[in-house]
Amino acid sequence: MKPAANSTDARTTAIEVLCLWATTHGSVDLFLNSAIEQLADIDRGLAKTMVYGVLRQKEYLDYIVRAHTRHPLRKMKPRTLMTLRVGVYQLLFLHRIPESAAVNATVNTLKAARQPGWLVGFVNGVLRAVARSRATLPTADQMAAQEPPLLNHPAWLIERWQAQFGRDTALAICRKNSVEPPLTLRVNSRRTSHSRLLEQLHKSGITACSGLYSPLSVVITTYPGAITALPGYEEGAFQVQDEAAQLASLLVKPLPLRARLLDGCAGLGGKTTHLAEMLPPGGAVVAVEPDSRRYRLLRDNLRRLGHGQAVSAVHRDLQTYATTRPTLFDVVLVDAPCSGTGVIRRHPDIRWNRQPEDFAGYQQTQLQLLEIAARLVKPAGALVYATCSLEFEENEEVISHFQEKFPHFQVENVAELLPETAQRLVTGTGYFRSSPADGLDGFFAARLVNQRSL
Ligand SMILES: C[S@@+](CC[C@H](N)C(=O)[O-])C[C@H]1O[C@@H](n2cnc3c(N)ncnc32)[C@H](O)[C@@H]1O
Repeated sequence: MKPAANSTDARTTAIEVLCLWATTHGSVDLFLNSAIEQLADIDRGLAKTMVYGVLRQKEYLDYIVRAHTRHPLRKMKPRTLMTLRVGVYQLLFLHRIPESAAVNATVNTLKAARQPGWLVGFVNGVLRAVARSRATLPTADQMAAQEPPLLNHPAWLIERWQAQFGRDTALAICRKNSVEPPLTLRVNSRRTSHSRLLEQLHKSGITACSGLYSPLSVVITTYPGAITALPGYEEGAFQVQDEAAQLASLLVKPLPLRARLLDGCAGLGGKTTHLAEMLPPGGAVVAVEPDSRRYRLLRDNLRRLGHGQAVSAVHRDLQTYATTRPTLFDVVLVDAPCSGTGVIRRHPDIRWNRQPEDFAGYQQTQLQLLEIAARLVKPAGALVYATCSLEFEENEEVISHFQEKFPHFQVENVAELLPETAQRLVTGTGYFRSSPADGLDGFFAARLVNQRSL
C-alpha cells in the first residue's frame, strides 16, 4: 500500500527533527516550529505527536527495539534509530493508524532519503516483527510498575528527585511526565467569562471543564488541532497557560490603585497578560524581554488579548532596563530562566537535555536577576520570584542566598492569596510549590516584601 504523500511528510519531519535534536541536544520546540511550517494542519499535529511521544517513551521504545534485533542500538546511525523509534511508537501508541500504514509509511521515509536497500530491509523487518508480536508485548505502564521500574528519565534525575521528594513522589513525577498533559487555558476576564468560554467550546464539540485549582482555568483533555483554530482564539478570549502558572501570578496581589507592575522576564507574556487582567484602574505593567523571537510573540499576545494600552513592552534585558533608572514599582515579578524540570511533561526533551552540573549556572543567573529586580521595588512593595523548576537550588536556596544580601526583603506566606483549592500547594515556609505529581506543571513561587518604609 502506498501511503499518502502528506503522512510521509509528517513522519519525515518527525524523524528529521529527532535526528537534529539527537546531534545537538537543542530545544526540540524550536526545531519543530520551523520544520512544521510547510506541513498541512493535520500533519503538523501528527509530526508533533510523534516527536513528543518518542521523547516521552524513549527508553521503553528502545527496550522494544532491542527485543527484536541483535544489532546494538549504540551502533545505529541517528536516522536508523529514530526511524525505528517513530515506527514502534506508532505501532504501540497511535492506535488510530493502521499497522500497514505505520510500517510502510515509516519505511518509505528511508527510501525517500535514499538510504541503502539493506537498511530499508532491516528497519522494515524489525517493524514487522514488532507489529506481529505487539499483542504479547509488555505495555509502557507495566514496565513503569515493575521492579526496577522503567521510567523514561535519566537515572541521575530520578535519584535527584528521590533525594528531594522521596521515592513515591519521584516515581509519580516520572510517570506523569510520560503522559501527554491536558491543554489548559486561562480565561481573559476582560474579554469573556469562564462560563461563556466553556459554552463556546462545548458548542464547537470540544469537551472542556473547569480546572481543579485555578478559578480562571478551562481544561481540554484531548484536542488534536491547532490552538489558533480554537473558538475564541482570535478574539483573545483566552491564553494557553497551565493552572500552576495561573496560580503563581496571583502572588502579585493585593494591588493598590494605579499600581505599577514590572514583569522582569516576560517571555511570550503568559504572566504579563494575567497581570494586565488583574490591574486596578489607572494601573500599568512594564514587560521586559530580551529575546527577539519571544519579544515579537509577546507583542502579538498583548495585541490579541487587548492589553496594548496597559502594558509597555521593552525589548531589553533586565540589567539594561534597570540602568534607565525607571520609577520604582509596587510589584516586580521575576519569572526567571530556569532548568524547566517542572514542565517536562510539556517539553519532554528537557529531561534528556539537562545535566547535573547545569543547576549551579541557573542559580547564578536567577540570583543576579533577583538582585537587580529588588532595587526596582518601592519601599513596602513586593518582589515575586517564580520558576518552573522542581529543584531546591533554583528555588528555596535562591531565596535564602538572596536574603543574605537583602535581609530587608521578608518572605510573606502566600496562603491568603491563593484559592481554597490550592491551599495544599503552600509549603510550611509560605511558598507556593506544585508538582506534576499533583496533576499540574511543577512551579515554585515566593513573595518577598520590602520592609523599608516609605
Ligand atoms: C521562564 S521564561 C518567562 C516566561 C513568562 N513569564 C511567561 O509566563 O510566559 C524566562 C524569560 O526570561 C528571559 N530572560 C533571559 N535572560 C533575561 C534577562 N537577563 N533579563 C530579562 N529577561 C531575561 C528569557 O528570554 C525568557 O523569555
